[in-house]
This record gives sequence, structure tokens and C-alpha cells, in this order.
Amino acid sequence: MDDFITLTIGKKKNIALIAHDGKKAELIQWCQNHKSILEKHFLCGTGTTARMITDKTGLPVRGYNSGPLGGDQQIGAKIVEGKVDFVVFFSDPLTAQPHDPDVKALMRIAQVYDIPMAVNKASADFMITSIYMEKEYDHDVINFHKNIKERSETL
Ligand SMILES: O=C(CO)COP(=O)(O)O
Repeated sequence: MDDFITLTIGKKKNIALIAHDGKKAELIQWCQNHKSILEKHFLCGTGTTARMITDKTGLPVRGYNSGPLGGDQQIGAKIVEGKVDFVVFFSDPLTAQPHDPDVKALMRIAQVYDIPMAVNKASADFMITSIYMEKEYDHDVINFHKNIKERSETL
């Protein structure tokens, strides 16, 4: 199943949903609260998070591998390809994760590509109610790729 829009321009967004175990219930509740908005977009997530959201809310969420088995890295790769517009990542600040380097890598790559990432309910509420959810959004990732190309040409 690869129903992602490849270009990040247009109203329909690609939203990645991720939660650590201690935060899954919170993310599922958040998805339920914003179901009427989320169902208008393409959703993906790390394996267990994606499955649980679909089971509990009925929202279709394309699942990648579970986080500890590389799911964060798969979503990071989608960011690099320009196929993720928003990330909602309820990480658990109170529990050590065996795949912490992958978590950091995902957060880093979202920063590099200027992808909005909400890490808790308050920031996710801001993001989901942003005007950019409804408007055409000329994403910076396009300029980013252009800059990288220009830079590599001068090397
Ligand atoms: O560990 C995660 C993110 O780092 C989440 O993975 P799961 O959704 O598979 O539990």
C-alpha cells in the first residue's frame, strides 16, 4: 500500500503518528478528538501505534515497522523523500528507549527538513488547528532539495 501523495503541495497532508508505550493511550485519545480532521488526510505511523489507532478509532493508518525494529528510521526516510508533512510524536520523556538513537535521528531529520513535529498534546492541538492544515502549503522541503543540489554542484 503506497497511497502517499508524493508532492507536499495541496490540501491533503501526509501525517505521521508515533507514540511510545507510555503515551499511546494519550495519542489514541488525541486522534479520536481530532478524527474529523485526521480522516481528511493520509496517515502513517510506526507499527504498533498505527495498528492501535486503527483498532480504536477506525482511522486508516499505514503502518511501518515497530519503532524498536526500525519504524522511526522508515518514517525519517519518508521525510527525506519529501513524503511527510507533519509528525505527531508523543515520545515518553520518563522512560528509557532501547532505540533512542533512532528516536533522536528522526527528530533530527525532521529539524533538518523543517517538518513540523508535535511532541505532546498541546503542540499537536496547535498543529492540527493550524491554517496550514487547510491551505496549500508550499513546503520548504522543495527549497531544501534545490539548495542541496546547488550546493553539491559547487563542490
Ligand atoms: O517506539 C516507537 C517510536 O520510537 C513507537 O513504536 P511502536 O508504534 O511500534 O510502538
